[in-house]
Amino acid sequence: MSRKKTSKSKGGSAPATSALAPATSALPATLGTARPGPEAPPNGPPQPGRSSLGGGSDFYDVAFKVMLVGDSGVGKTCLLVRFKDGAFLAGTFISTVGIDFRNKVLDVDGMKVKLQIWDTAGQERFRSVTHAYYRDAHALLLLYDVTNKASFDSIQAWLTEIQEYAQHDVVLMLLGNKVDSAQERVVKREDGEKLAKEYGLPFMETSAKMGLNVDLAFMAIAKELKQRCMKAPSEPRFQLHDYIKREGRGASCCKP
Ligand SMILES: Nc1nc2c(ncn2[C@@H]2O[C@H](COP(=O)(O)OP(=O)(O)OP(=O)(O)O)[C@@H](O)[C@H]2O)c(=O)[nH]1
Ligand SMILES: [Mg+2]
Repeated sequence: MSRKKTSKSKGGSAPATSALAPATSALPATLGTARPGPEAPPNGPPQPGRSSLGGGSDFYDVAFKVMLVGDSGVGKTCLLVRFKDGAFLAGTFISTVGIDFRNKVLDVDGMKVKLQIWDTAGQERFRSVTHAYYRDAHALLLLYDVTNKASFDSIQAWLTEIQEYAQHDVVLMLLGNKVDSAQERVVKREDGEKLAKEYGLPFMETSAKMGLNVDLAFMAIAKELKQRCMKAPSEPRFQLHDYIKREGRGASCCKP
């Protein structure tokens, strides 16, 4: 995980070094090897199967790219570490430098779906690095911090950037993170719901610290992407909004 130690503030002077090969090496959705591949998934035709993306040895049927975006400090890296390792990065805030990615394979209704999750740096100065990765993303998780009004106010600007750089059919989900910090909350749930409704986005509040709704967010994305690229005609359409409304848990579950 390429991360530069910075002080609590958003400062930090590391050069924009991307820890990984440039975006051109990012692959469109990739099919696994063991089972007949589906028709072309969103954002480009499937590539001949490979045992894994990014060098891992996991077996998968289909793979997608998911990107985490949002202001610096909202919890993108922590959300990813919670999802990948089931742990919370407590202690000093270490801002992401450039971009990084982790892989995880999910079992979605018997299908192995690999998510290659790109963790972007929220700091303004890395924005040009982030821009290069949008076009390969099949899904974006757009985060704000419920204890930081500015991060919520930035969402409109993020949506404009997504409109400009990401695929038109990218799956987009809005997440209000750090909902465990009830005392410091300054953005009401209703505010998040209202904004999400305005843009027709699925919305949840999460806590990377407590693990609230984190797995659910990634599973919902995986189900949506899988069904877009391999839904059998007879299969009922997966309803992403309904799914997270039904399965999502409220902040009250965060009470220690
Ligand atoms: N209470 C609480 N703190 C959190 C949560 N998620 C992240 N944090 C804290 O918020 C700070 C920033 O988290 P990161 O995940 O590094 O933020 P980021 O969005 O990756 O920031 P950049 O890499 O600079 O874009 C860290 O000190 C984390 O410990 C959460 O769910 N609850
Ligand atoms: Mg980070």
